[in-house]
Amino acid sequence: MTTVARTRGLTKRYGSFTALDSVDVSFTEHRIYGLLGRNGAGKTTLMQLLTGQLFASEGEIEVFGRTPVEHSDVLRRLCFIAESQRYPEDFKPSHVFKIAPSFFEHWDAEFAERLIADFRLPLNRRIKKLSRGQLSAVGVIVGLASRAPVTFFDEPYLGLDAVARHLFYDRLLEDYAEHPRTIVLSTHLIDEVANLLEHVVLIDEGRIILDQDAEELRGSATTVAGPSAAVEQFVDGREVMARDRIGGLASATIDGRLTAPERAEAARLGLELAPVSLQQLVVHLTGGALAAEQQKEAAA
Ligand SMILES: Nc1ncnc2c1ncn2[C@@H]1O[C@H](COP(=O)(O)OP(=O)(O)OP(=O)(O)O)[C@@H](O)[C@H]1O
Repeated sequence: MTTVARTRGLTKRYGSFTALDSVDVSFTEHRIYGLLGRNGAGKTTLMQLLTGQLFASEGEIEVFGRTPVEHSDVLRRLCFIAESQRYPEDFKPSHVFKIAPSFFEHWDAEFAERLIADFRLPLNRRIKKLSRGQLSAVGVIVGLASRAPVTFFDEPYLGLDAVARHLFYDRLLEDYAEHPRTIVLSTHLIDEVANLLEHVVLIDEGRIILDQDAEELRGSATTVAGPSAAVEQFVDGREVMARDRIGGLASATIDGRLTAPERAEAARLGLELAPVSLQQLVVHLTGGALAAEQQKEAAA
């Protein structure tokens, strides 16, 4: 698989604060990546560095084999949709879609029109008068219709309602199937996008703590659910990553795959087994003391 972007020892400091700490990561063509992590983890910083909007303090960045800040031809193959995109005063969505083809060589105007209708976006209203969700829709449409070989969506759907968010996921998948490209999606709505992701990169306090194929990750832990006493009996002596309890029912997530005899034992105890959710994994890996505390409370 061809690597389209990669970093080596990438570090970004703001004064004495290190926002990204010696990050080695690569993105290959034709994959959908989830860039996950808690608030302030460094996701936006990484995307800004990869798209030439920031200078690194240390380390290397290569996008299509070159340094993005110095090569405008590289930047023309990238699209970065920021959480709160700013537009010139008095701009209307119609202006954005008119100038978009000059930024993106693969811009598909027909696709953009279909999306504008799907999202019911008022084209001739000033952007500053748009609702929060409509403003996000402008970014989502630009990101999809740009068909940029590498597209970064940084929390693109602030304010988008559930219907609009699912429209985004559906259109993204449909279009990606016909026009494969590299998509990097940063989000906190992990469960919503979990099925979309092919690869997960998890950042915590400026460091990459997980960089793994999403399918492998789904099989890496199991959630056991059923009557509390049976769940506790089954997980006794194992490492429990997450626990939940409602009344007499409980669920617990345990590390690793289960063997056939273990599955049979779970069935005998009347327990249900399900693959771990990506959100549970992320909470476990980045939750630190808080998550551990919550686990203890749930087990008590
Ligand atoms: N210009 C700046 N000056 C000082 N600190 C900064 C600056 N920009 C970002 N930071 C800090 O760098 C860290 C990483 O920020 P970043 O925006 O990359 O996080 P994020 O993972 O995108 O978070 P969120 O999920 O909340 O959007 C944060 O602690 C942030 O406060």
